Parts: sequence; C-alpha cells; structure tokens
Amino acid sequence: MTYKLVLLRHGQSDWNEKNLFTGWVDVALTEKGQAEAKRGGELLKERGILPDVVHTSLQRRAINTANLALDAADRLWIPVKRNWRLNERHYGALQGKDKAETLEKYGEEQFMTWRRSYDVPPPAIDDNDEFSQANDPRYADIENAPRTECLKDVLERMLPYWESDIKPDLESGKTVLVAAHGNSLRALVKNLEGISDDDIVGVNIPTGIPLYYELDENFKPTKAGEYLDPEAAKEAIKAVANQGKK
Ligand SMILES: O=C(O)[C@@H](CO)OP(=O)(O)O
Repeated sequence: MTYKLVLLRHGQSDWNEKNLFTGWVDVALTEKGQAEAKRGGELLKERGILPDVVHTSLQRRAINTANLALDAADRLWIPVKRNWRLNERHYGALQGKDKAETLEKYGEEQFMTWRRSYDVPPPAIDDNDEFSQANDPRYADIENAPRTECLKDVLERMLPYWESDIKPDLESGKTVLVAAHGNSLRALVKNLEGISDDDIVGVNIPTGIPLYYELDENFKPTKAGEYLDPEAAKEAIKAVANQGKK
C-alpha cells in the first residue's frame, strides 16, 4: 500500500509579480497565476492522479489555486479542509516590502538570512502596520498568532495539522492534495524527505506545478518527489531562488 500525496504551491500572485514579501497578506492570483493553477489541474488529470480530498491554507491565492486546479481535473466536488497551519510563513515586518530594495538596503547576507535561514525570523510586524493581520477575523481564534516566523516556526505549527488531518486522510487510502505556499510546503517537504536544516536553505518550490509523492506505510517517500512538469519546474525553481537579484 502506498499513500498518494500531491503538493501544489499557488500560482503566481500579484505580489510575486511585483516582487514584494507577502507572507500572511491575502493577495490575489495574477492572470498568469490562474493559468498556472489550471495547468496544474490538467497535469493531474493527464496523469490520472485524482485527489479525493483537498487541504488548503486560509489564504485566497491557495484557495483559488485549488479550485482552479480541481475544476480543470473535474474534481471540484471533493471535500475541502482549510487551516491556518498551512498558511505561508508570516514574514513579519518585511511584509509589503520590495525584495530588490530590501536586498539593496541590507545586503545579500542579511537578505538571504531572512529569506532562507532555517531559524532566524525577520523582525516582528507591528500590530498597527498596514500589512498586519492582528485584526483579521479569520485568525481571531489562534492563541498567540504569529507576528513573524522563520521556517522552523512554520514547521512547528504545520506538523500538528499534518498529524491530525492530513495523515489520517492518507491512511484511509485517499489521494490527498495540499494547496499551500512556498514556505509552508518547504516545511512539509523538509519533514517528508528528512532534509537537514542546512540543506533546506537551497530548496525552492515553483508556483503552480504539482509535486507528487508516493509514501510508504511510515509516510516516507518511496522515491524523490516528482514535478509533473519537470522542465518547467527547473526554470521556475531558479527564478524563485534568484528573486530580489537584478
Ligand atoms: O513573499 C513570500 O511570502 C514568499 C513566497 O512568495 O517569498 P520568498 O520566496 O521570498 O520566501
């Protein structure tokens, strides 16, 4: 018995296009992002990898990506579960800041530490900041909702949901789609593949291309995760890695 898991990062968002740190800011998909999501669903259909249940974050770029992909795969009818634990990493005071300007202002080392270090979070966002989620009703029930997060924080808040909701769906034989974000999926991939704290720095997830895993009974991948469009993924991974650079 192998478990079937598909990870899908949302398609290009308005702020991916504008090259702004996004985090918990709830931005929309661009037209290109919508097309990527649809293509993601077509790839699933072509390969016969048909989700039985979908898990998303509480952010519209992931929710809309899931809907567009599932519509294209003719699976819009499957049950859906949403949880803040799948949200993008909270980017703290960097939310809303231009990536290229931040790189220029603070230098490459600080910029990459904030973006990709495992355990150094950016400065916390002020509750009065225009890009704070302090008063967002969808997060009102979270105790100590984050004001910034590093990848380690994301892993720690994502894992309880993996255990309580995603694993049981896999165990019951369902093909599970997780539609989420660059950094919440990096956390999930780190955990799945046992990637070290140092090596996760170099892992980037492209937008809109399904990443397919088959897992054994211990939830370990039986082989490396497979991008359903490997050529497009290669180019897109490079582009994510180089964001901010001129
Ligand atoms: O801005 C963000 O929230 C993320 C994802 O778009 O960016 P990065 O890849 O720089 O972590």
